[in-house]
Amino acid sequence: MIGKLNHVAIAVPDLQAAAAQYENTLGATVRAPQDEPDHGVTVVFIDLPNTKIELLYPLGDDSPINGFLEKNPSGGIHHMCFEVEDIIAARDKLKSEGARVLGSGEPKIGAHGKPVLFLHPKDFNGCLIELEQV
Ligand SMILES: C[C@@H](C(=O)O)C(=O)SCCNC(=O)CCNC(=O)[C@H](O)C(C)(C)COP(=O)(O)OP(=O)(O)OC[C@H]1O[C@@H](n2cnc3c(N)ncnc32)[C@H](O)[C@@H]1OP(=O)(O)O
Ligand SMILES: [Co+2]
Repeated sequence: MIGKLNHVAIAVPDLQAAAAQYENTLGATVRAPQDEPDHGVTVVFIDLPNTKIELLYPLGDDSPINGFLEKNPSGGIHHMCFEVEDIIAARDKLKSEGARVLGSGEPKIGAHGKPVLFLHPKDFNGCLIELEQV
């Protein structure tokens, strides 16, 4: 069901510093910051040859990453995003097997303009999973 690794997301305490580090120290191709108000985050995408890194910084008071950054003040790997062909079919299969789909359960439009859903980290070995329909 899951396909390519679309991105690995890292929550960071200083978005500008993290983006500069990937660009200057690690020599990566870093895109401009992008506000995602529907998701409560500002993102910076970094293009790698085989996948992307998504730097995450809270946007607004009720950002879903506030708690994570409180627990991990120097930042940390926040989620992995896998591509799926049919996000509704994927959601229904996962729900029927007992996995918790976060939020309303309806896909939201993600940072690439495509539908996304999140799965509870406690149901996947402590790893928050994002699914993106491609
Ligand atoms: C723009 C878009 C895109 O790419 O297109 C994005 O990625 S938006 C990316 C941001 N959006 C999201 O993350 C949306 C989905 N996330 C959520 O609904 C939430 O963040 C939850 C995953 C439910 C966590 O909620 P909350 O921060 O309130 O924490 P909580 O206290 O309820 O956490 C319950 C337990 O899960 C753990 N926990 C929390 N966040 C975690 C994470 N990212 N990875 C692994 N474990 C995590 C906590 O440490 C705690 O464990 P213990 O009890 O053992 O201490
Ligand atoms: Co993401």
